[in-house]
Amino acid sequence: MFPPANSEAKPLVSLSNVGVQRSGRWLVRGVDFSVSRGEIVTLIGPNGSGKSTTVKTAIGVLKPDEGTVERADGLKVGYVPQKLAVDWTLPLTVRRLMTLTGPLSEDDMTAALEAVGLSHMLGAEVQHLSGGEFQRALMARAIARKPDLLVLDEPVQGVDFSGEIAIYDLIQSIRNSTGCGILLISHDLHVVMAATDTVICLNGHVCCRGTPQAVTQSAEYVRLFGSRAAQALAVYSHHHDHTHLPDGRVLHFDGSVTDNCHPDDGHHHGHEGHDHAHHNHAGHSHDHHADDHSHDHKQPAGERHV
Ligand SMILES: Nc1ncnc2c1ncn2[C@@H]1O[C@H](COP(=O)(O)OP(=O)(O)OP(=O)(O)O)[C@@H](O)[C@H]1O
Repeated sequence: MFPPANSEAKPLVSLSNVGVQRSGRWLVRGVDFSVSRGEIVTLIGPNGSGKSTTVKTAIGVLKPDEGTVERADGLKVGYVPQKLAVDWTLPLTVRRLMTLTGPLSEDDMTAALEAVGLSHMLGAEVQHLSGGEFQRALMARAIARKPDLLVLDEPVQGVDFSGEIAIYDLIQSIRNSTGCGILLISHDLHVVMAATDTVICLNGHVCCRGTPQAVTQSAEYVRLFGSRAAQALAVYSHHHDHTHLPDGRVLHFDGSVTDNCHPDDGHHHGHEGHDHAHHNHAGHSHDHHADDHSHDHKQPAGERHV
């Protein structure tokens, strides 16, 4: 088994004060984080908060308009995008999907499909795959070229709860067996993969970051979802001091409204270094909507709120 994330090693990718601007609007700004070999970093945030933009900037698909992105020399990236531009009217087999963007040896293709449990489906039509099988096929495609960094944009979309657990198990086993770094975007604002080392919550900037709180100790959660779910999923509890209004402006805790949301705009009160108590709320319901980003939950110690 690959050792846990090594914070001493040079990161595979490192973002420093990154901002991306389009049509005079900052899509993201002031984004700082890194992913090291063997580390799992999960980005969460409401729709339109800049998760895909951040990931694309991290892997070099987009160039930052501000700040820097450093990637390790010769970094090999395996990327599973949120959407795949495929003409679904044309027949496409799993074999063809695997080689769409470049040649692949038979051995590497077989090994990748075996790793995701799809080796028996080489000749299957992609259109006929279930949501979970399709995500696995995309993952096989990404791991076949043995990446140093695996980037997954919402890998559990269109997958049911037990499929979600199975995919998180798979991601963890890929990390354990290959030692690659993993950067993933979660569609859920609170429940993340338990093996995540760092959760980064984005909302145009890094709102907060921390470790997910393991839910394995919660008898209530285990009763509701089973012990396998508790091993695969964890709750990330957090609190924000501002609300993103539907028109894109930001309502701050002091009642002021600004066009943008940036850590240095003078409206954010820092919580850095506060000793917040852990608060297990597995199984609770949350009122965390895309346009209302506030909670009254306490958060794990060490999270940074800006
Ligand atoms: N090329 C572009 N030009 C202008 N605006 C853009 C462009 N690309 C993305 N955006 C906008 O930037 C914001 C962030 O988009 P992004 O796709 O990064 O968000 P996201 O957090 O991944 O969203 P989702 O959860 O819905 O996938 C959105 O408001 C989007 O409309």
